[in-house]
Amino acid sequence: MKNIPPFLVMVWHASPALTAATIVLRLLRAVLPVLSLYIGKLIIDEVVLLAGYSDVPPTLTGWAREGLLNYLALLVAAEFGLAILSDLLGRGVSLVDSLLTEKLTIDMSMRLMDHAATLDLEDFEDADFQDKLDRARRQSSGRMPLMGQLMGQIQDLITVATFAAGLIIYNPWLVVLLLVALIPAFLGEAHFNARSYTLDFRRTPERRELDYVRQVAASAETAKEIKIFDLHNFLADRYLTLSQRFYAANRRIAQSRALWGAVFTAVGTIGYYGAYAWIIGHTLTGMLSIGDLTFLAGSFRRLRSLLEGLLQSFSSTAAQALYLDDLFAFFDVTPEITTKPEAIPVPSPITVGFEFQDVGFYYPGSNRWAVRHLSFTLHAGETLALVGENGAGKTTLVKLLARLYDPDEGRILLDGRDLCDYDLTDLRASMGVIFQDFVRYNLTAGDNIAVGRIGARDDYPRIERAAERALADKVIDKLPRGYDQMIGKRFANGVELSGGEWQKIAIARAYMRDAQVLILDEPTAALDARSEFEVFERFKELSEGKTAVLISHRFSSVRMADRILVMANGQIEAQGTHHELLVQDGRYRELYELQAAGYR
Ligand SMILES: Nc1ncnc2c1ncn2[C@@H]1O[C@H](COP(=O)(O)OP(=O)(O)OP(=O)(O)O)[C@@H](O)[C@H]1O
Repeated sequence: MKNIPPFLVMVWHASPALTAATIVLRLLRAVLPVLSLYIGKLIIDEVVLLAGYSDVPPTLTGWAREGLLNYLALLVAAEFGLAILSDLLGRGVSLVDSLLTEKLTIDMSMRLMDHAATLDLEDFEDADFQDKLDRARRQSSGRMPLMGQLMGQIQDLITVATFAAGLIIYNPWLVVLLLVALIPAFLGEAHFNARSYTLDFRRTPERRELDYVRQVAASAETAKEIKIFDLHNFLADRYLTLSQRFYAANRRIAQSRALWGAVFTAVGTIGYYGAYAWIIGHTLTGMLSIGDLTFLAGSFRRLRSLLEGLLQSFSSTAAQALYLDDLFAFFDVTPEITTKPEAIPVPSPITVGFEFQDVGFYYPGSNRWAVRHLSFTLHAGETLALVGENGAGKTTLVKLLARLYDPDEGRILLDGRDLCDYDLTDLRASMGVIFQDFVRYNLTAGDNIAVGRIGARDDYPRIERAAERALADKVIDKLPRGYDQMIGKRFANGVELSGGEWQKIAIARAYMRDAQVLILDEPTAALDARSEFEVFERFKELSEGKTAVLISHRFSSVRMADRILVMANGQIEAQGTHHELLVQDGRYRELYELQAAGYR
């Protein structure tokens, strides 16, 4: 329950005006039921009184003429007015609530995205964090009924108070009887909600797996392989096994909830009919009027259903509040890679370059150093190539350079200052990195390039220039709508590109970015030999004066670099120009010869 106040603050933050409106409307609505029931009692008493009169005119017109119906007419008009008002208020509440819920969903999703953007890459790669993120994401869209529920509870509590006040006036024990009958049901509900939550919480990793299997089994990206490898049955079986375990556990809880629910409801019903018997008895002995009978019986019925509803919604609120823990736990995750308060801007131009001083890094949860004892300088203005076998640590080095991770050992200097001393946003802005697993955005071709410098999204000449430099202009020329063509298959009218065509678009992002430091981490693997050669030749030309790093397994491209670092097992094994390395007769030469032999 400790999460309810911060949640209400979130609701208020989403829209103060709508929150205030829903509270006022609900307050008004809360007092209507008792008023309406009490007027009903007055009407019955008045009718009974009038029906008992003797010596009255034979027609209703006569009654009216003598003014006998004035009070009754007033009461009926009041009842009618209340009915209309209640309906109007109800509709107002629904309208305001639905708008507020929407606002809240938007607000929470925005916060979620904003917060996620501040977090470290390391966080996203951590399975626990992914579970947390998954649960938080569910909260931001799935917990919205909580808002209406909480407001509804406040309204119902006021209504209950008004009815209870009415009952107490007649006999305080009636209220006590009612509460005693309902409390076991409440405790039961709370217990089962806690059990469901614990189960859900423990099952998050499995549920993620379940969602993953379902997605893999039926998505555009995987359809090809599923067919070729005939994986459907394998995936379906896996889904079934996992979901059956869920089903069995949920069934157990649902069954005991149903059983205990029936027992507690029976207890409640006994309490209710006990009170009803008391009311009927007192009416028969003349201590209560017929109007009182209807008022009390009505109050009792309403109170019972209100309290039952309230208790249930309390326990479901408590359960939802438990789930809110996940949302707040997500917001509590703080990034480690941040900008220091006294951070300085990145020098422009960079004059010395980057210096790795005995840098070591291991991925969280891994017991192996991904890179270690890395010491080298990336000089300003030079083009450096990284080569090495799979898993040698090339991408890790680049990620450290872009401060996607901080080293666990040693340090990286930029123009003599630790990378951590620089403003993070500025540092990232001065770099353009295209990774091998670059994102294929389901956006237009133009936007797919513009993401390299999204602030210049409307600068068409810049986008076109970038496309041309990356050889992506020819790809775009073939698209029916050119730069405005939606690419990717997710949305209607989307056109899918080949792997190499996508890569050309991705490389164009690097030119779009036009940063001081350009890094291509093997986004060229799918390019045909000629294209890759041309891409790198241009890259070399266009990165003249810039600091550039390129990773490739093709030696024809690598040899263009000013200097080559050969990496093996997370360390630098050798460095030099293409010719120097060939002479050294080491791994570089071995790999080079292997590749060259393949072409002979
Ligand atoms: N996100 C990660 N979490 C844990 N370990 C990782 C992660 N990324 C890479 N590694 C490990 O770190 C080591 C270095 O990986 P890295 O991606 O830097 O290699 P690479 O030289 O770029 O390889 P490739 O040529 O295949 O792209 C590998 O052993 C890999 O298993």
